[in-house]
Amino acid sequence: MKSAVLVFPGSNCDRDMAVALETVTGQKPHMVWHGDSALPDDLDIITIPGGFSYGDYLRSGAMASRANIIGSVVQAAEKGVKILGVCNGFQILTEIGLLPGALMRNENIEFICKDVALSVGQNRSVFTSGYAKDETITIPVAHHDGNYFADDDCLNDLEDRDQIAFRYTDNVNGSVRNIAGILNERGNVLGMMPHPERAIDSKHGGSDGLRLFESLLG
Ligand SMILES: NC(=O)CC[C@H](N)C(=O)O
Repeated sequence: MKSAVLVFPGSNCDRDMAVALETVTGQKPHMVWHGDSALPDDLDIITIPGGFSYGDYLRSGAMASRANIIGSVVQAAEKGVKILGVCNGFQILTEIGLLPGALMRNENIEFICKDVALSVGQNRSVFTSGYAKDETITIPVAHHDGNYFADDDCLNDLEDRDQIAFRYTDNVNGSVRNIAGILNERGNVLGMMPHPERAIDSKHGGSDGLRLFESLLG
């Protein structure tokens, strides 16, 4: 499986993502610099890692969404290539418009860094097939802008189309309807605030993130 990790100034989870991808695929991912305009050919998955791209200036993810490489990412998404955005990657995906809604400042205005329990909203996607629906898993979060918002019409559509991938069992950041991660309508783009790449080995304190990466192998 051919994979890539986008790297922006301020990304800080790109190496963790690379390790997770190599662990499950046996192949090193391509590390793609934000200033490039082309992606490697025939990618199966593009990941947008966590961090503080461009220092989170303007809004988290806003500047990264205008980077050179993004045009190719949008084209790949339209072709059906799998795109996984974690934390800052989720923020970037909403800023690009590949996923609906926005990530606002956490309700308590604090940076939250801890393990959280998630309920698996659906297991019919290429990202979630390794889980059972409604299973509770533990994955760490580390963010100040994780408070997901979308209007009621959008939220009802997300629910009706089974696009809610993960929900917090205890709402840590104020997200509407406890949303921690969503899919696009086609199911090839996932954005999530928790970090599955930080939970792929029991030595990390948990390995519930591993099945997300294994799901990608089909
Ligand atoms: N770990 C991360 O990706 C941090 C995301 C983001 N910049 C925030 O703090 O909200």
